[in-house]
Amino acid sequence: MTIANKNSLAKDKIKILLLEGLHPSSIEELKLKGYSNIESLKTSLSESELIEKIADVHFIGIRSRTQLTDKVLSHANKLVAIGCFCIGTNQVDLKAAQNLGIPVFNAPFSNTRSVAELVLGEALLLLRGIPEKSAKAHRGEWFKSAVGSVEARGKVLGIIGYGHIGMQLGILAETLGMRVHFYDIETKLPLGNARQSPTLESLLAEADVVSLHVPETAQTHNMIAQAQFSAMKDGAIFINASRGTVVDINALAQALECKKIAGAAIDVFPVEPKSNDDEFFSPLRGFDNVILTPHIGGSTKEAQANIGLEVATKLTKYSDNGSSLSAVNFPEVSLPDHTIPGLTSTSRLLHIHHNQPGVLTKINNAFAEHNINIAAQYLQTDDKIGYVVIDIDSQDSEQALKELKQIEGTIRARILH
Ligand SMILES: NC(=O)c1ccc[n+]([C@@H]2O[C@H](COP(=O)([O-])OP(=O)(O)OC[C@H]3O[C@@H](n4cnc5c(N)ncnc54)[C@H](O)[C@@H]3O)[C@@H](O)[C@H]2O)c1
Ligand SMILES: O=C(O)CC[C@@H](O)C(=O)O
Repeated sequence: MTIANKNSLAKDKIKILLLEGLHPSSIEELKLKGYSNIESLKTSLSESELIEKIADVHFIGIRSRTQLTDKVLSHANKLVAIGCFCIGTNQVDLKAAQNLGIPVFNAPFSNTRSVAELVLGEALLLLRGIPEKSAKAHRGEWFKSAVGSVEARGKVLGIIGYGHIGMQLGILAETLGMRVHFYDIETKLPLGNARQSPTLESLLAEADVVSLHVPETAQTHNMIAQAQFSAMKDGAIFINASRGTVVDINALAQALECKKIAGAAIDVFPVEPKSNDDEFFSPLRGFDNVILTPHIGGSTKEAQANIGLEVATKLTKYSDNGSSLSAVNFPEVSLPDHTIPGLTSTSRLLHIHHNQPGVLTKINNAFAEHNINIAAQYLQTDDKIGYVVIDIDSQDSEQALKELKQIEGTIRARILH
């Protein structure tokens, strides 16, 4: 049993819901930090199941399948923070979470290498027509031929989205002698001998292998459709391990049908099955020259173990001392530990408010009026919200919390210890 200040929740009362079969490293880390009230499920949940469960939960951990929509979040009365145990955060309505004062954490590079390795392996296999030859052999056909089979050496790898994964992929591909070109909306420092293409069209026209590594945004929705497939080299290889919504999947099927594209590897789909028990439907089923994988680009033992530890650590840090460093939708504050067991007599209060003028002044005035001494104060804001962390004498914490909750513009206020 964890002892808590009478205004803060004991750790064993803090409910944590983990979905989508997170690696045991996440639970180990949470338990190590004193959190024992953990429910861990192998699958994601439907909207109605989520609405029912989330009402009671203080922290939730998900991967890419769980949709935390505005509607679901509006029922999350006790939710303190969200952990995305992956890179992508598009499955969460980040604005809705921000408006509710709920930070969202992810693991921005724990599975980067795993994705880059998979993509490179697929590029090599596709350049040699291996998926097709293997499929035929499984059916008893002997297809010994060098036609259309080429080395990777000297070929142009066109990377769309030169971020963490795109850069890793570029470095790996250069070790094989590939020439790396990339297209990104930002100007990026090219690693090795990579070269930035001025436009998407110019990249598509020169690449032997096109690989997508952009996030899901309004801008990237169907960014590769019929016109972009037409702009590619005849017989190009196409790989998507980013998000399914980035590619018009029917246009890809057509490009494969008419042999414009010689082969493809697709890991992500516009609609993905909710669990391993559900059937996978796709217009790409049945093409021997297409590698289809069930969104496992980042699913390696190493990546999942690292992600479990990384995101669980971010959640416990936010819960234990208020640090919001690397939150994707929330002002980032990195805080020193303020407790020395048995020695410190300060309490830490967290105040999340709409970013409007005068909030800090009002807090300081209210505390001054009640002779509440501030030992330390940290403030960070973004376009929508402000996040203030205040250390005060523990004896004043109850009064201070009461005052904070009354400040105009408050979204939520809580006390840590
Ligand atoms: N298949 C998997 O299992 C798997 C695993 C990890 C990540 N992902 C996906 O891969 C994506 C990329 O991951 P990352 O870590 O490299 O992200 P990142 O944020 O480091 O890089 C993304 C890059 O894309 C660029 N970009 C954004 N919009 C663009 C546009 N419209 N046109 C061109 N470039 C654009 C950005 O400027 C950035 O350089 C993630 O968002 C995630 O959705 C999939
Ligand atoms: O593990 C997952 O479900 C998602 C993996 C990947 O797409 C990511 O965004 O990191």
